[in-house]
Amino acid sequence: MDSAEAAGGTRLQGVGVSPGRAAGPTVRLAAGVPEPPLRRSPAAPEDSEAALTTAADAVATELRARAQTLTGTAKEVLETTAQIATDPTLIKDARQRITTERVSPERALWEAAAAVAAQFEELGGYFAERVRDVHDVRDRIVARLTGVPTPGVPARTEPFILVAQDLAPADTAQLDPAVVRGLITAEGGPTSHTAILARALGIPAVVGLGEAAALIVEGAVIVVDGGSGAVVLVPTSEEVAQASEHHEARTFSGRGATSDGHRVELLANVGEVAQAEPAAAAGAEGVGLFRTEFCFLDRDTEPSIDEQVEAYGTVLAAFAGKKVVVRTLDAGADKPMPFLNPTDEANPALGVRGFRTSWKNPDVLENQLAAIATAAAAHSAQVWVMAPMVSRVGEAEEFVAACARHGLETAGVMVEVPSAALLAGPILARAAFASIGTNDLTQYTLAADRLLGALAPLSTPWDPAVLSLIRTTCEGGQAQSRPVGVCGEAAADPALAAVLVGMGVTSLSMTPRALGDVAAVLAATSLEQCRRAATLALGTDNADAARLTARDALPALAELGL
Ligand SMILES: C=C(OP(=O)(O)O)C(=O)O
Ligand SMILES: [Mg+2]
Repeated sequence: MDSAEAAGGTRLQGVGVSPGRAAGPTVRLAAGVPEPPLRRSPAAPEDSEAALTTAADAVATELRARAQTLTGTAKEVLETTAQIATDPTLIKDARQRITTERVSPERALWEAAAAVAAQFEELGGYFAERVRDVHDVRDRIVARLTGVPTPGVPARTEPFILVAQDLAPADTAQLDPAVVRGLITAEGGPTSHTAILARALGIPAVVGLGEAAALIVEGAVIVVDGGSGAVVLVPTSEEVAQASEHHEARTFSGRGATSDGHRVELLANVGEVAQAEPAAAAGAEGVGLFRTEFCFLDRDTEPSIDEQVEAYGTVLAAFAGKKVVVRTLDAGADKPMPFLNPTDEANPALGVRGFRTSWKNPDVLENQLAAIATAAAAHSAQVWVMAPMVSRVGEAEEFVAACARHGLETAGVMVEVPSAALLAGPILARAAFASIGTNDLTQYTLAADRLLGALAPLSTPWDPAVLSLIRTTCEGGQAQSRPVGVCGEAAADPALAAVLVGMGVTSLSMTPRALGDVAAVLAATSLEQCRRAATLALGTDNADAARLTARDALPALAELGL
C-alpha cells in the first residue's frame, strides 16, 4: 500500500472498513504456535488420542463459554469456531494419523487441520473464508497440548491499538471496545469477517495495509482512521487529542432527512432472524435488505415452506406497519447452498447464483414467494420483494410476473451487475424499485473478487466507475419515477451516504450501528451540498481522489468527528 509524508508524520494508507478515529499505543498480536515437529511419538496411541480429545473438548468448551457472554454476530462466529474444534472429520483424521503414523497428537492435529483447510480452499467462497477459523482452532488445540501460551489478543487493561497480520474471527469477536480502541491488519478485505465484526463492535479498523504494516513500531502512539483508511505513525499532539475523544455510538431518531428536509429513508440490513429486534430497537425505519439465504446456509436441503413462513414472520413482526424488503435467495459464490448451486463451477461469482438459480430450479423461487406471501398476509409490515443478481431486462420482467402470481405487488430488483445499472431505465419500467448492491457492483465493475485481501485496494465503491454506474441507475429511476435505494456496505459510510443522496438515491440500508452517524451527517448537510459532493466525486479519476474531494465538500463530517 501507499505511504506518504504528511503534515503530522508518516501516513500509511489502507482500506478503512469500520469508521471512527482512535489513538493509542500499538500492541502486536501474539505470534502463532510453532509447527510441531514430524517425528515418531514415544507415547502409546491410546494416550495420545485421549490427550487430543481432552484438548479439543477444552477448546470447544472455552469458546462456547465465551460465546455465551456475547450476542449477535460475535456470538455466532465463536459458536462456529467452537464447532470446528470438535468437528468429527478433523478429529477422526487426527486420530487416524496417531494410530497409523504414530505421531504426537499435536502433529496429527496439525496435519489433519491442513487437510481440512485444503478442502475448504478448494470449495472456495464462504468455505475459503473459514480457513482462518480452522487455523485458529488448530493453534488453540496445539497450544493446550504443548503447554505454550494460547495465541491471540493480549489481556490488558489500558487502551491500545491492536496490530495484526490477520485476525481470527474468534479473536475479533471478543475484542473489548473499551480497551481495544482501534484495529489494523496487513491482510483482509472489506467483506472479511474481521471487517464485519469490527463494524458490529464499533471499533475503528483499517485492513489491507500489506507490507507497510511492518513500519508500525510496537508501543508507539499512533492514530487510526477507520473512515478514510489512514494510519498516522507519528501524529501531532492535536491529532492524538482529537482521535482520543470518546464518541458514544450516536442514536437515531427514526427519521432520516437532510438539513433542508429532503427525506432519505434510513433502513437496516438484517442477515438473520435474531437481528430483526435489535435493528428495530436501533430506530431503523424498516428493513432495506433481508438476506433470506443466511437463514438457510448450513443445510443441504431446501427449507420447507412452513419453516420459511416462520423465519420471515419473525422479521415482519419486528417491523409492524413498516417497510421490509425481502430478498429472494442469493445462493452461490460467497453464499453457496448445496441444493441450488453446482459445485463444479470454475468461477462461482460469475456462475449460477442469485436469480439465475431459478432457471433450473423454478420451484425453489416459487416456494419462497409462496412463503413470503403467506408471512406477509399474517403481518402488517409492508412487504417488498426483490431478486438478487438480475442482469437483463427480461429477468426483471420474469421476476415481477412471478411475484404477481403470488399477489406480491411491490417487486423490484437488486442492481449489482454493471449491465443492470446501464439498463436501469428499461428495468425500472418493469420493476417497482431498485436496490443497489454496492458490494457486488464493485466486485463486478473492478473485476476484483470481493473476498480477496490482495485485491482490497480495488474493492472500493468510491471508485468513480462504480459511482458513475450508481448515478446511471438513479437516472433510470428518476426517468421512471421509481425509488432507488442502496443496501451495500457503501450506505454505512457517512461520507459516501451523502454522496449517494446527492446522486439521487432515495433510501439507505445498513448495519443498524451505522444509522446514527449517517443520520447525523445527513441532518447537518443540505441536499445541495450532497449534490455538489457527488458532482465533485464523479469528476475525479480514482477512488482516493473521489473520497477526499467529497469529504472536503462535506464539512459536517469533520464537525461530527467522522
Ligand atoms: C448488498 C449486497 O448483497 P450481498 O452483500 O449479500 O451480496 C451487495 O452485493 O452489495
Ligand atoms: Mg450482492
